[in-house]
Amino acid sequence: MTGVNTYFRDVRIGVIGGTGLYSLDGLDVVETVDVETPWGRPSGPITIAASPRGHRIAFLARHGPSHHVLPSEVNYRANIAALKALGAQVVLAFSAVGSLREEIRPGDFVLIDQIIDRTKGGRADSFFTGTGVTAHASFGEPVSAGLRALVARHAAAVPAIAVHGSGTSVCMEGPAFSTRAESNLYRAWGASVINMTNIPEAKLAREAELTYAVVCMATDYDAWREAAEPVTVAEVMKTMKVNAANAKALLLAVLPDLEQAAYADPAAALTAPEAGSMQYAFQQPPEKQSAAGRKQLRFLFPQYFGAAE
Ligand SMILES: CSC[C@H]1O[C@H](OP(=O)(O)O)[C@H](O)[C@@H]1O
Ligand SMILES: Nc1ncnc2[nH]cnc12
Repeated sequence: MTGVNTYFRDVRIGVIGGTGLYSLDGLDVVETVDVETPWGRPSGPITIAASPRGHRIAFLARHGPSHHVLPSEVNYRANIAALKALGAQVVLAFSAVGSLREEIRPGDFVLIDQIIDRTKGGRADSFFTGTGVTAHASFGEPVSAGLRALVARHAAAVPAIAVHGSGTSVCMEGPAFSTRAESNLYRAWGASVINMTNIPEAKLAREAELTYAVVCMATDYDAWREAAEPVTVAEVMKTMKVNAANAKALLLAVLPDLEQAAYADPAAALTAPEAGSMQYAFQQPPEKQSAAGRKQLRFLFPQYFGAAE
């Protein structure tokens, strides 16, 4: 399928669940949608739920509903394109992370504001690759400060955890976890947490002009602590049982404000920095861009690639 988006539902808020977070609770599911994008299919069907205030929220499990997709093999482009196709303007993602700091305890949440890319170059990380259309998104601030602040305002809704308002994540390739030497290197770089999915998800969200933030949920102390065993999947999943319940509670607390920002006032400050942010990112004049590429990109950006042919 190229070009035309037939999936639009005006669902302005998207939620991406990571390891241990495969569904939303407390909201009525109204529809499940299988989306096909010009970049392929997302990790699974997207569930659309209605909030008690009547607004719609889209939910997608990053690794699929039964966690069958490895972090390196997630079709991040399809995931982001599918949420945008449904109408998403804001995406709040969740990710299980290892802690690189004593003070970030397993069970704590971190609203990261920076990312270090340690993926190995094999992940499709741009919607423009292969389209014959050149564009460069601004990525110095990789997540939305407004969305982080909005989530932070509701931290008290989950008294069992500490919510750290900022931090730097390392996104490693995986799937094996880090060696102790790597873990210590990332600590020396000043990083706070480590995971395997922030890149390219955050990059693609920025290209798609989505207001994006990711709640990093600490599950373990990675491999740097000499006195402890390095992280295992069993440890991650054990902590995620509690983290998932806290994540759902946090989301329910955040939603009224988020819905206000996304639905009641479309020109709100929350989405303003990202909305339209790609308009000056293109190098070629439209007539020099590939017609096939323009058609493909129309699915995501009808406003930039809609009219020329
Ligand atoms: C199963 S532990 C490693 C796995 O957990 C995290 O997933 P996500 O970010 O989707 O919550 C981490 O990034 C790895 O993919
Ligand atoms: N220690 C770790 N390293 C990478 N990804 C993770 N996800 C959860 N814990 C992790």
